[in-house]
Amino acid sequence: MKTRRPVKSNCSRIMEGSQHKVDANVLLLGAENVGKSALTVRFLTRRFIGEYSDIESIYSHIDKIDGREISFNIWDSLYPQDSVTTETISEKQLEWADGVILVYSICDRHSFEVVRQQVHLIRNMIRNAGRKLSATAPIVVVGNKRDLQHRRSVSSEEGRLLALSEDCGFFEISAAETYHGVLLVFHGLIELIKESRALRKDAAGIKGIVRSMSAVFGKKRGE
Ligand SMILES: Nc1nc2c(ncn2[C@@H]2O[C@H](COP(=O)(O)OP(=O)(O)OP(=O)(O)O)[C@@H](O)[C@H]2O)c(=O)[nH]1
Repeated sequence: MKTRRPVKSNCSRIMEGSQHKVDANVLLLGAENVGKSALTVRFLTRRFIGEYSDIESIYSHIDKIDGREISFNIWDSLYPQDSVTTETISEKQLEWADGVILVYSICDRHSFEVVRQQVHLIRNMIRNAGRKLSATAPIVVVGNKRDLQHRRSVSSEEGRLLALSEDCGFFEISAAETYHGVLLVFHGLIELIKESRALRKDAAGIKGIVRSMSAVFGKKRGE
C-alpha cells in the first residue's frame, strides 16, 4: 500500500519550474495490488522487481517513439484505503493528467469493478467540471497479471467490452513476464493523447473561424 501525497521519485526527478519540456502527464489508477507500480517500474527500468515501494510517486521518463522524443510524467497513484470514500479520484489528478491508465488484475474481480467505477467517475467529473478539465482525456484500460491464467476471474472479452463501450483503449498484459506489453500500453496512450490534442486544436481553429466570420457578418448587418 502506498503513502498518500505524491512525492517526486529519485529516479530522474521532475524539476519544478525548470526548462524540462513536459509532453505527457500519465495518471495510473486502479485498486490496490493490481500492479500499478510494477507497470510503472517496468516502463522506467525494463525490469520486474517483484516488491515495490509504498510511496505514491510522480516519475519522469524520456522515451523515443518513431524517432521522436516523448517526455513522460507518470503519477503512480494510491487507491484510498478508506472504504467510506467514494471519490477515488481527485479533481487535481484529472486536471494534471493528459491521459489515464486504469489497471485491474485479471484474477481480482473486485479490481475490475473498481476500474468500471473509475471510468464512470472520470466521465462524470469531466462532464460536471465544464472547461476546467480536458473533455477528451484519453483512457487506456489494462488487465494485468495475464501470467496467472489459472486464477483468472475476468475474461478478456469482459475487459475489451468495457473498454469498447467507454471509448477507451484496451490491453491485457503481464508486467511480470514482459516489457513489450507495458511498452505497448504507454505508447498506445501517447497515440490517443496525440489524437485528442489534434482534435482540440482543430476544434479551436474552427471556433476561431466562426468567431471571425460572425464578427465580419455581424458588423455588416449592423452597418
Ligand atoms: N504474477 C504477477 N504478479 C504481479 C504482476 N504485476 C504485479 N504483480 C505483483 O502484484 C503485487 C502488487 O504489485 P504493485 O505493483 O505493488 O501493485 P499496486 O497496484 O501498485 O499496489 P498498491 O501499492 O497497493 O497501490 C506485487 O507483489 C507484484 O509483484 C504480474 O503481471 N504478474
